[in-house]
Amino acid sequence: MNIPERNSLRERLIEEQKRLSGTAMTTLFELDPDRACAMQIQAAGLDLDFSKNRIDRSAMAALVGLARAHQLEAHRDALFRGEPINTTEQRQVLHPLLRGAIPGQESLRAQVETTLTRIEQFVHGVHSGLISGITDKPFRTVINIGIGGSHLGPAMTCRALKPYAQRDLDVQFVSNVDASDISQKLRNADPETTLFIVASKTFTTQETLANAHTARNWLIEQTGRPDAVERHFAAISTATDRIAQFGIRPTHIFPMWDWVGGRYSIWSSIGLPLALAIGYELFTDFHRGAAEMDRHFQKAPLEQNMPVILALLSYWYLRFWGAETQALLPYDHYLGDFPAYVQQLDMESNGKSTSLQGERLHQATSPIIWGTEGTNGQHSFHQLLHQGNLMVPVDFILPLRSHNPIGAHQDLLVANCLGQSRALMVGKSLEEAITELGEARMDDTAAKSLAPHKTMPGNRPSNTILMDKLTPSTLGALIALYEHKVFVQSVLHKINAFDQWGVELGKQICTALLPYISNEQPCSAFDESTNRLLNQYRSVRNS
Ligand SMILES: O=P(O)(O)OC[C@H]1O[C@](O)(CO)[C@@H](O)[C@@H]1O
Repeated sequence: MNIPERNSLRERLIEEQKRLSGTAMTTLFELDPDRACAMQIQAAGLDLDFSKNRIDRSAMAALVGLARAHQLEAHRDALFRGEPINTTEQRQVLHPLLRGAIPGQESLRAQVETTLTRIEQFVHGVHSGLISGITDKPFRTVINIGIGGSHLGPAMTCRALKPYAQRDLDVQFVSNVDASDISQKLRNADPETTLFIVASKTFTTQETLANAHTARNWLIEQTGRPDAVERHFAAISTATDRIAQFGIRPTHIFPMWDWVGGRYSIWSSIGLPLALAIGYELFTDFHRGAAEMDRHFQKAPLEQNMPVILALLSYWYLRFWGAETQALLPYDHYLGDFPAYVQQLDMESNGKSTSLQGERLHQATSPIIWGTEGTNGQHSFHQLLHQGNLMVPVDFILPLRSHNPIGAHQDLLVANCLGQSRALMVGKSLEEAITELGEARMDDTAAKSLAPHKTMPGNRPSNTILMDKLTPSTLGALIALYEHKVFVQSVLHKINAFDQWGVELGKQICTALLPYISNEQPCSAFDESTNRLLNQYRSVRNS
């Protein structure tokens, strides 16, 4: 631990921030004509432009120095050596092993290989109709039942890779315990041709079990055959014994391991819906893209390391500029669920307040991640990005080739994306607004009074991540990029990115509340507010 060095780099970064807060980004481009060239990185089919940031070479060097003072390389190497870096749960963190990026670990690797082979056989079986329902009709619908990491990864990737999907297999998702979610899916499902996948690392998650039992009851009721469960259900979990009790046949049970965190589990059996959607061969391409990003993260110098640079910038804005939120704006309809996916990845990993050493931390350790697909956001919250007094750093993600090259749509999409990042950077001055209004023939007084409303401060930072096309491989690389970015941030904040104790208290209180809901007597066990709200529900429920 090099605490004095870290403290002096922090002080230097405070000074760098002060200096840069008075410098326009456009000036930074003038001062450093090479900037656009210098501030770009290519890796694993992705191209990052980070030149539109409130940073210059000197501040970036200090940030990289800070990463070194935090022994980032040693932490990264410990991850790739498979050390038990999830210290609060005494677990290894081996999701890169699932894509072949961790050497050794022979026995775990053998288990992974066996499981992947079983996934491959299952996928081919379903596609060929050899694995079918009780009336021997091939499956046409797959409904994945899971939540959190057992939902967001499969759902996001299936949407992202829709252009590669098998036409005759519709993969759907149920996650919410709200019955409106599952009932809508069941309403349109054909019991003879529907396969349910129950995905739960623990197989104890309340929402998933409630939905799984509802689906099971529906299937038995519709077919009149309790034995239908055996053929119409598959499951994924670390708790294979609990799955067996549910009535699922062993060939339909896929293991996962406690060394894969839920939000890092798309590479494991949790990816089965994706493998069914796009086929096993493309599923391996998806792994290959991620493995390429793993190699880049391991080998590239920190200054040219894509996940490291993204993490340093995110840290820079959170810690030194007070930017508590960061937006993720994919300019691709198929990537519409990517912000929600990264929300869990970043916020469940790094939303912490205790350091690895057990000290109480007082500063924010994860930005709030939000966003939606471009161009929809432009007609909604981009107003705040451009004129609000909050600075929101943005990551734009832009595949250059469309899967649907129709007319001028892609030209428009690309122009919109690049137009937004430039507008955020250059803004519009009062003089420019007045001139513009004058040119639009507005009289001088009216122009002067309207112009302040039309100015934009500019200097709003953004990264742009390009890729040739959204493919299984580039999607894999993109996900691995953000996984490693989150890991680097956790090293800088000195926290464990791989536990999530914060979600437990709400679950415990929910369990404690449940018996009072069906009680005869009004509830007085909790605080006055909770008692009153719960009793309101009791009176509606029992009326
Ligand atoms: O896969 P499981 O065990 O059902 O858990 C689902 C999700 O619940 C969480 O544990 C949070 O409650 C996530 O970390 C996880 O992805």
